[in-house]
Amino acid sequence: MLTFYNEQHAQHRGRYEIFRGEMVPCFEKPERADAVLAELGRRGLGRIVTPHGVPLMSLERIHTPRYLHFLRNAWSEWVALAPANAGKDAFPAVWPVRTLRDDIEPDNFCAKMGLYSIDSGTPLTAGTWTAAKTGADCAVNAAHALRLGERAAFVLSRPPGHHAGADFFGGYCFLNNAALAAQHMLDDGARKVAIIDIDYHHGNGTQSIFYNRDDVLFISLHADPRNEYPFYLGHADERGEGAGLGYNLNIPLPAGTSAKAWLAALETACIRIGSFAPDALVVSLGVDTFAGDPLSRFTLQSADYLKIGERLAWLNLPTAFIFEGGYAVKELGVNVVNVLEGYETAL
Ligand SMILES: NCCCCCC(=O)NO
Ligand SMILES: [Zn+2]
Repeated sequence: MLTFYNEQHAQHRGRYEIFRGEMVPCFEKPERADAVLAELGRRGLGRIVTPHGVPLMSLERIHTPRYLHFLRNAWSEWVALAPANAGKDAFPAVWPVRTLRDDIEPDNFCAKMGLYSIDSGTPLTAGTWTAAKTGADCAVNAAHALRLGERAAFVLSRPPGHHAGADFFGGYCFLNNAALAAQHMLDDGARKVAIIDIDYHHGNGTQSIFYNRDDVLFISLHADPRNEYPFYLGHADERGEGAGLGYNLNIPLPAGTSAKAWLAALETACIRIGSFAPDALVVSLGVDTFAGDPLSRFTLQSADYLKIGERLAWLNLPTAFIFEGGYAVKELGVNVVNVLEGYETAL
């Protein structure tokens, strides 16, 4: 399996995040990708390549030009406010919720961040744009490799992407790598693409991007949003709208979900993917479903990730795996590479 990786991911290193009302060290940190890279090396799963840079136009297939302009300039705007800001991470302060307007961009930078974000837990840093952009490079290059005949590719990128929408960041995500990969495959001639999001958290960004479309089937297995992030999307009654009605499937699961129950939900998802008959599959590969994950409350064990990879292989589709969540750093490499190895050895 071909892996796309760029060491520039380490440019995104938040100092702290606001978690349950407290400032805590960031869970989403460079050591996560380092751990997966090390395990890939130990397991010898295939070549690890650095992608070519893709033009901004590729990102504009998913993200709005106004949002990309904001992201690219955010750090310099933040530092221009006060030299001391260079030593702090930037966080949004005000959001345009109900009764407020979102058609006029405020001059105040922290208010403006609120226009382009959904939470206060995602620090924006000096290297965030660089890291996110090189992650998007990995995703688009991987999609292209599948179109050139690769059976499977792994995008080892951070920050993750599935909470990022067309014009907002949050949940540690800035650019939606899974959506970028799927859109590139469609632009490159695929007729239909399925995205399955197996991260513990609902992929609200990915859902919102394709919600009105029938060329992308989005399926997510995740913790019930009534008590887990992102809280405000991910319910079972969200089935798509307009042309997209019937092409969105959410499978919310309760705290404490066992591997057996989780794998049964995966089976439901795979059957739906089979009936959609896509030309390719994108997997938002989060492994925060692990029993030892500090943010989550499912109970999968490391060996279960081999079964996930195996089941996805049986779909017999060109597949791009996109690294998303997973914060138990000690076991992270094994859990991620178990999915990839399970996939590789299945057929
Ligand atoms: N700041 C609260 C948790 C954000 C979700 C992170 C994640 O793993 N999403 O998949
Ligand atoms: Zn997650």
